[in-house]
Amino acid sequence: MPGKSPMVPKGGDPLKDLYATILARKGADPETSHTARLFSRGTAKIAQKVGEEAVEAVIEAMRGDRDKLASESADLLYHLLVLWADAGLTPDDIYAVLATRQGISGIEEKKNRKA
Ligand SMILES: N=c1c2ncn([C@@H]3O[C@H](COP(=O)(O)OP(=O)(O)OP(=O)(O)O)[C@@H](O)[C@H]3O)c2ncn1[C@@H]1O[C@H](COP(=O)(O)O)[C@@H](O)[C@H]1O
Repeated sequence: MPGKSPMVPKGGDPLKDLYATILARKGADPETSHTARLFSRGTAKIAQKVGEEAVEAVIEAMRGDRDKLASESADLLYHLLVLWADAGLTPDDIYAVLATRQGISGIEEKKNRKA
């Protein structure tokens, strides 16, 4: 695509593929990359976008519009990945947290958080 940096090759995990593309945009031209523009605007702006996209997803869920919920969910995941990259977190860091919770009821896990 004219003006676009190439996508990072696919590795089988869509979130990791997108994350790799996002990382590759660090230091890219904010005029041609939305991700580079977000990084240049800083953590507060990235966090704000995550909040906005989450609210938009919730609105579409409450409206019962599945197509728009899917679209807003993709926006939310993209912006969340940018937030992770900005914070130095990787998808593997989050997957590791999820793995520690596997097989544990959410109710049990919440009790342990308070302990
Ligand atoms: N998945 C996405 C993705 N989802 C949403 N968006 C962009 O997020 C923006 C959301 O628009 P908004 O008006 O809400 O936000 P904004 O432009 O920051 O405006 P303000 O909040 O400041 O008003 C749009 O420009 C969307 O295109 C995305 N931009 C990029 N990606 C992925 O990231 C890759 C790299 O993109 P670039 O960094 O642009 O090359 C792309 O190939 C995609 O795979």
